[in-house]
Amino acid sequence: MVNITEKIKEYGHSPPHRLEAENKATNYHLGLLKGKLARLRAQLLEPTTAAGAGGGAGFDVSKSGDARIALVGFPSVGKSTFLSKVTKTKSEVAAYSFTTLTAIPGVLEYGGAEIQVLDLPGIIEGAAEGKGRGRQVISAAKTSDMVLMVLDATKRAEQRALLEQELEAVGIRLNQEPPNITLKVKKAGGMKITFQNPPKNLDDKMLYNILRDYRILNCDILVRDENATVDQFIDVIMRDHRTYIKCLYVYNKIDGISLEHLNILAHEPNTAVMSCEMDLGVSEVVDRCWEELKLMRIYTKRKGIEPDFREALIVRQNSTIEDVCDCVHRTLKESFKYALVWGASARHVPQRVGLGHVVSDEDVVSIVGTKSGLAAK
Ligand SMILES: Nc1nc2c(ncn2[C@@H]2O[C@H](COP(=O)(O)OP(=O)(O)OP(=O)(O)O)[C@@H](O)[C@H]2O)c(=O)[nH]1
Ligand SMILES: [K+]
Ligand SMILES: [Mg+2]
Repeated sequence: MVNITEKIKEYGHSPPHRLEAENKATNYHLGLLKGKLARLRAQLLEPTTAAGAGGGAGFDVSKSGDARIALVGFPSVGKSTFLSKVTKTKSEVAAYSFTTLTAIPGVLEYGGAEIQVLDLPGIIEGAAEGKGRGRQVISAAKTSDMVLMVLDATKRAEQRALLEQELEAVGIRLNQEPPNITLKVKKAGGMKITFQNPPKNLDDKMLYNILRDYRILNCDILVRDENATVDQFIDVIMRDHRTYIKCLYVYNKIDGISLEHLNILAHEPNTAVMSCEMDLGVSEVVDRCWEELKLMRIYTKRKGIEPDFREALIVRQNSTIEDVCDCVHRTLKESFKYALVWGASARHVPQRVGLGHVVSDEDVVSIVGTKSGLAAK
């Protein structure tokens, strides 16, 4: 499997001396091939057809808190050491591989939020195809809001790309936005392909043939992004099997490397460095997690009373007053009249807003309802 993938990647980078027409033909065939490959791979990963590889089910840990972070990495990179450091949970640490055999949840308290951190067994090459507990680990990663990819600073550089490949292979897209392409499948009417701007990497014929291969014959497609690639197009077709997750890469064990090497690692994109053993950089990693999760603290206030800044409601980025209401109580918005907002999202203070108003971190919100005396708790 990996070999085919590598071959395909090779084909993708045509040598510069190729004629443009020849290049175009290669890319065209490559597009079709990629489409087929993605389809076959998804079939292979179906739990029902997987050959006894532990199915696709994750570990049985229920989600709790305001967000979930999954610790993913090769064995013995220090995942359990990290969990034991940043939460009150003690997960077994040892020098041998596969010390951790199941998912161990811990709670990280930060900025008034409770973040569930999931320590997971180490994965190995071939995890995507079911080696070790790979499938279960990857399923757990898919359910999280963020992956903390723990890497060993003393080990070879390929580890990062190898892990990425394992996650890519099962449809996880790290630090990517869903493609700006709309696909609407219909019952009849044929295929209508619209490019909002002249595409640089796609053409009608290519999309038509890929869709035909998926037996999608009636659909509307709108490609908004001129730079959209065939891989992104396939991701849109396979959207039920794709998960877009944030990832922070963390190199642990920096106590064992030179300053030159440390400098190189620290400058990789979306990367932090630490030594759990020497307690170096650990709190910075936690800060970075908080930033990446983009959670917001909202303080509620009753009429005539100062807000309690020790008790925050935790909501996700781009949350509205409606989300804040839901966070207080499920039925609060039924009696909602308006809200008063103090803080960064308010144009003037306090601003009177409706349910659709988007809040900012550390806003103070007072909810006014139809029933007399109703205000946010
Ligand atoms: N030198 C050094 N060793 C560390 C550091 N952090 C962890 N270790 C050691 O690395 C070994 C593996 O740590 P674990 O926390 O068990 O690693 P893991 O990733 O949970 O391993 P598995 O559960 O087996 O996948 C232990 O011997 C730790 O003491 C560090 O910052 N520096
Ligand atoms: K270990
Ligand atoms: Mg462990």
